[in-house]
Parts: sequence; C-alpha cells; structure tokens
Amino acid sequence: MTASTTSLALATGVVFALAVRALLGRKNRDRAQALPPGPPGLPFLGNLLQLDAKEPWLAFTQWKEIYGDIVYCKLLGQGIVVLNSHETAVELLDKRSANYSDRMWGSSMLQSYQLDDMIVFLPHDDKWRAHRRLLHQGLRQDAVKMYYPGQLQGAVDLVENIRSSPEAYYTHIRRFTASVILRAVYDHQLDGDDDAVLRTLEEGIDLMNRNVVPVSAILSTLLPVLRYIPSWAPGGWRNAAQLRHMIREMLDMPFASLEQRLASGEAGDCFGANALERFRNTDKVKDFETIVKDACGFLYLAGSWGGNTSSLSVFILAMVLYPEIQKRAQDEIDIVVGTDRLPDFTDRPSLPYLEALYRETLRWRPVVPPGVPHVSTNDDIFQGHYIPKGGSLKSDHEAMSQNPENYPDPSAFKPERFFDQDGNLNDDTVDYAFGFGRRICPGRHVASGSIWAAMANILASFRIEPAKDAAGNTVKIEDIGWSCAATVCPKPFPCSIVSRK
Ligand code: HEM
Repeated sequence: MTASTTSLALATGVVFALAVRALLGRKNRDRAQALPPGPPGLPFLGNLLQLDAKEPWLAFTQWKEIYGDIVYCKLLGQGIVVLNSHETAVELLDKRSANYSDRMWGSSMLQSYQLDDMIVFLPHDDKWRAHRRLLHQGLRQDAVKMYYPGQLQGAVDLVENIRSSPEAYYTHIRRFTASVILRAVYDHQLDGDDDAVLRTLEEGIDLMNRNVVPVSAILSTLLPVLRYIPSWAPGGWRNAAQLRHMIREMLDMPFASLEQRLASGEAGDCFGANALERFRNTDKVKDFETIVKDACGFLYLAGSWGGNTSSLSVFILAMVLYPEIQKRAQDEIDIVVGTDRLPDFTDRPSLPYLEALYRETLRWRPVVPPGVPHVSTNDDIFQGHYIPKGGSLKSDHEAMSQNPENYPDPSAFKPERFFDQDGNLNDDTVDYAFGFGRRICPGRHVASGSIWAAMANILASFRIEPAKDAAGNTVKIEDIGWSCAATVCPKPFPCSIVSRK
C-alpha cells in the first residue's frame, strides 16, 4: 500500500466514523431529550393506523384527553407535534415564529402537479416573503374596503339566485364565493353560467378536491405510479399531467384576461392590477410578474376552494338547527336596517348579534380543523419538551374550539358566548380559525367581509327551515355527512329556504 492510499483509507475511515457518530449522536439525543408525550406507534408506519385518514384531527383531539396540550406522534417517519390548546399554539407559532414558519411540502406529489410554487406550500424563504409582502399590501384590514362593492354585489346576486332555485343553495354559495374572489383579484365579472374562467375553476377545484387530500397524498407517495394512470381509465383523475394542465389553465386564463384589459385601459381596481402597478417600476421584487401571477392564482384558489364556501354551508346548517337564533339575528337586522333595503357594511358595527353569530360559525365547526402544518427550522425546547428540527406542528383548531373551559357546552351553537357580562362583544374573535404567526391566513379580512355580507343578506331575505318530505314530515339532518378536502364542509343537505317577504 502506498503512502497516499494509506492516508486516503485513513481519511475515509475518519469521515465514516464521524458520520456514524453524528448519526448515533442525533438518535441518542432524540431519545435522551424528552419528546412531548404521545401514543406508542408501529415501526415505519408510526401512528398511521390510529388515524382516520379522512378526519385525522379527531384522533388528535382525543389524544388531548390522554396526553395533554402538546402531543407527539409519528406518521411514516415524520414527527408530528400536535398543539391542542390556543395557549401552546400562541407560545410556539406566534411568539417563536422565527423558528416555526417553514412548511414541509416539497413532496413529489406537489411537484408533479406543479403546485409547489403556491404560497401555502412555499418554505420560509425569500420567495415566500415576496408573496407575503404583496398579499399584505392588498389584503390588510384597511385595504380590504376596496372589495366591499364586489362583495355586496355578489351577496345581492346570491339572494336572487337562491330566490329563483332555493334547492340549489349550495351551488349558489359556491358561485358567490368564486364571483367575489374573481372580481377582487382580477376584476373579472362573470359572464353568466357559461363563463369560461368559472368553468375551468370549477373543474379544476373538483380535480384538486379529489387529489390534494390526505388519502391521495399518502397513496400517491407510496405508489407514484398512480399519477400516470391514463386520464380515461378508472381512477384516472389522479393523472398528474391532466391536473397540471388544469391548474396551469386556472392560473393563466384570468391573468391573461386581466393583462389584456389593463393594456386596453378597461381593467378596474383589483388586487392583481394594483400589485402589478406597485411593483412595475421598482426593483423591490425580483421577477415580480411571475410572483404577482402566482400570488393572484393562489388567492383565487384559496378564496374559492377554501374556507368561505364551507363556512357559509356551516352557517346554513346552524340556521336550520337553531331557529330561535336565526330569528334573533333577523329581528336585529329588521330593527337596525329596516325592511326596505338590504344590509351593507355601514351596518356591521350596529349588528352585534350578527357579529357574534359570525364568530360562532367559525368556532362551532372550524373548516380547517387540523390547521396547516408549520415546520420547525431548528431544534427547540418548550416546557421541558424537545421539539426536533424538521418537526411538523399542527395547531388543532378542533380541540381549541371545543375546549369546554373556554366555551361551556361547546357542541351547542350559541352566539351569546361572545358577549361579556355588560352585554358588549368580548375580545374573542376566533382568529385561531385562520392559523397563527407569520403564516396566519392573509385572506382573513376578505373572508370576513364575504361571509358577513352573505350571512346578512340571506338572513334579511329568507327563513331557513328544515325540509319537509312528501308526507309533510320534517326531514332530520342531524346525521349529515361532512366532505373533507382542503376544507371540511357539510355535504349538501336538504332544507327549505323561503322568502321573508
Ligand atoms: C373562512 C375562510 C378561511 C379560513 C378558515 C382560512 C384558514 C386558513 C388557514 C388555517 C391557513 C393556514 C395558516 C397557518 O399556516 O397557520 C390559511 C392560509 C392561507 N389562506 Fe386562508 N382561510 C380562509 C379564507 C381565505 C381567503 C378568502 C383567502 C384569499 C383571499 C385565503 C388565503 C390564504 C393564503 C394565501 C394562505 C397561505 C398563507 C401562507 O402559507 O403564508 N384564505 N388560511
């Protein structure tokens, strides 16, 4: 053996020994440090079999009873820290947000669908900061007044659509949500039922609802071949190329139309036009056109795919189940607004019971019950528990909203819980429904305006009652199913919506 091969062998040996030591060191440290308590799991699968793949948060919330406010479990090798109380989520995700604002979405499934550039999936990096800056400027509380006219017009159209076919209320709610967000982001006014942008959006969301859900994510991670099933074959809706094409169309079509209308001077005020204008002549944001296009695209997806439709469906369900609460809100509207016009945003501060009803709708059935996971950038210690780098933290909104210490009789729908002893609205605005820290939902003020406008206009115009069957008996709806995709939503259920006039 020559001197040089000996030193090479020695160097290789040292590197190998160091690598093994580092690996063992990390493993031993993980063991030695007290991870938060949690249920024992199986090798590789971890706690996967203890979860209902469609509604995993139900197990998270049950574990709170056994293990407390902070629970550790593992799914397919990924460590998950479940934050079961508002206080723990604030401590970690808000107060230590510098360490807990990453995401773990670099999954091959997202890449194959080209969804990984969407802000919700972006890591905590410069691109995410550029998106966030844009969204903050267009969606912060004092900027969202710009969207009021579109939200009110959408609510008036919603009332007209429900009046003409009340049984299709769910379709009308979806249409309302889509029309409001298309107008807010692209100044796109729907061209009747056949609007090409709307059609592409609805088809795309339908495909995404079937694909970008926990069950599909697990299946397509374990069996990537599923993404190549031809689109015409059974299960072909998982076809990656088809979904990619659809998503591209959803993003490109309304943006191209906005650019055309900007060029011809026809575009009105909207998020996209303002963002392009703001950044066009500055060097603040690199590659700003792509950033603006992607930011618009995700707003439009989040705004129509996300929580608004689900929250309004929860509201309709609550109104069927709690007629006396519906009546109280209607009495308030009748006294404050009168019966000659529909409510608008100037009435909002004078309608405290309706405000409480809005908050209770967010609380009673949170539409994003397990939150969106935040990922830790570095190891951390919290209340004596070791939280490893790369751990995924879930803020369990279901456990927070059903906590009987904060909300006595939590399963009941009671807007009254949001008033203090003097009859004033309390400070609990149920903000946790929109997440925490640097990742908190940037669309929450827009969402609040859209949901409030729809609720106020529906209550002013209709009585929402249980449906009757052919024999005139009340149809029971307690056992309705819930659809679980990007958000959790009651499956369309029968009810009777009749004009109050
Ligand atoms: C009731 C309606 C809505 C609910 C309950 C809701 C809830 C949420 C939640 C829980 C998150 C994750 C926050 C976190 O990581 O801690 C989120 C993220 C997000 N939401 Fe919403 N949302 C709603 C409506 C909207 C609307 C209308 C828009 C657009 C106008 C929107 C845009 C976004 C965006 C862009 C993100 C990603 C933020 C990031 O990762 O930095 N959301 N939302």
